[in-house]
Amino acid sequence: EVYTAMTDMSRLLTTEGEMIRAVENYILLQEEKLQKLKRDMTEMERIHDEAQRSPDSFLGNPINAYLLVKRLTVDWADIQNVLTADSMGRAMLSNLTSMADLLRWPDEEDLSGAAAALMRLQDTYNLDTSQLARGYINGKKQAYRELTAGDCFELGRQSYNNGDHYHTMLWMNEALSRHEVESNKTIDRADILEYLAFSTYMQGNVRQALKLTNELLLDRPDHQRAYGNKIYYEEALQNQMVQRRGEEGDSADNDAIQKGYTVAEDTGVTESWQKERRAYEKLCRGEGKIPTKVAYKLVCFYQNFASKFLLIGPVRAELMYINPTITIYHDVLSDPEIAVIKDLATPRFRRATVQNYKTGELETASYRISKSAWLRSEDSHTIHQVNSRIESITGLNMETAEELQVANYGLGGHYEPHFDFARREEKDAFKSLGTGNRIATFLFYMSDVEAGGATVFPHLGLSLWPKKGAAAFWYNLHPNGEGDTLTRHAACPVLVGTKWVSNKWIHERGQEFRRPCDVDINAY
Ligand SMILES: O=C(O)CCC(=O)C(=O)O
Ligand SMILES: [Fe+2]
Repeated sequence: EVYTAMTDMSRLLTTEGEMIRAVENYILLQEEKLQKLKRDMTEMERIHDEAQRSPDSFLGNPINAYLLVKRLTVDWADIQNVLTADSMGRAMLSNLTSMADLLRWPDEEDLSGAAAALMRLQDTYNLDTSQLARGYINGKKQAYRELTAGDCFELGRQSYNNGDHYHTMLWMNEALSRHEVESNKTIDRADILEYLAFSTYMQGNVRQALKLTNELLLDRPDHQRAYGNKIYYEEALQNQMVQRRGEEGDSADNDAIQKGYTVAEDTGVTESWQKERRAYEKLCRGEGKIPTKVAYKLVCFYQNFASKFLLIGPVRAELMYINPTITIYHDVLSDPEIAVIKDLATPRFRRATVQNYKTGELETASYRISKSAWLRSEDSHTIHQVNSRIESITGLNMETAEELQVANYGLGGHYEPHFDFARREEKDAFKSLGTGNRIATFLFYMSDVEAGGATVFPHLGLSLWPKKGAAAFWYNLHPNGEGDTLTRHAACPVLVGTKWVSNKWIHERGQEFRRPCDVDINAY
């Protein structure tokens, strides 16, 4: 009957008008959404193409590497949110998911690991936060772009989740100053302030935490959690005041409390650990110095093995330390040999699990091959040749040596100070091998490293800088079989580039006539 009355027909026009407006509005919103998606993809593609042009040098930069992980976690999660809104987007997502065994997606843990690696680099190499945020490392422009306030916030948030309030403060402060000058805001100021206030409180500065929270509340008066925190901080401050009045304690503590700081708690880190840590980091930065009485004796010489073993010609040897004797042999691996070794190792790549000797926790930052994939000499002519070469150079018996082990260090990859030999309390470590302890280490450098990545000996003040094709050699044991504690060493985090090494651990058994044992520790 609607067709009969003219008035009813005109109502239909109204309906149609509303419908058109609604759909047009929908189109507009969809267009906006798609345009934003398109802008993001264009930007991602630009970066992606640049990375593809030379992946190694691009990813060798720690900021670029971190941002890639962030794009595939945080940014991708945002994009997924947009996509799940309609069925076409959902279909596309499930297509991607079905390729799960072809594609590797980083997870929250990877992101947190990448952030932690960046923090480790920052600490070890004394990198300034705002320089780093601008893409500079050691005064050189390194990253493809600067970090946004949002990127800095994310780094701060990751540090916060790792319980690291010191770095949270550094990066939230950086986020704050970047936010101020940003025309397209990448993060809310209130979010930055909330994290900054709380980590400031955790670092002991209650007064400043309260000040920051008040600032937050000016921005967002309805922020419930911030309001709760404000009351909490005020009470904490009140308690400190009361405590101060009723206390005759030492003046340093009182001074700290007056300034609104709580007294830092004992972190349980031993003094000797800290001392080694400081020495290690200094050496990583190349600020170490070996004793002059050692330095003046160091020489470069050619060791001629040809007469003895008829296998190789003279090798350029560089004495790096005396007592313990540490030698660098130059050009002992050719580029093609290195390529073969890397290739043999690559398909069997594993996530690193290196034990932190202090906390007993497993570190995941460096990447090395699993034990089962050690390179066996019977499988490859190159590996066989490498073994003979080590034998010629060291004069040691390779029959009881372990198979060559390959390691590759990525973003911030490192190896904490350790001994290569098994200590007396862990003397069963190599028991199953039946070949005794690790008498010596032959360490090949299979890449140059653009920055960082030194092998350092904290108790000697010695840093060895990786040089492709060179190898370091030292005895881990004294002639009487005792471990030489001065050989304690570490691999510094890779700052820029990647680092490839391979290790040959030589064992005691079979060396009786090559390196006779001796009861006198100083026989060699
Ligand atoms: O990578 C390095 O520089 C040293 C590695 C090391 O010490 C080891 O693997 O035992
Ligand atoms: Fe080692």
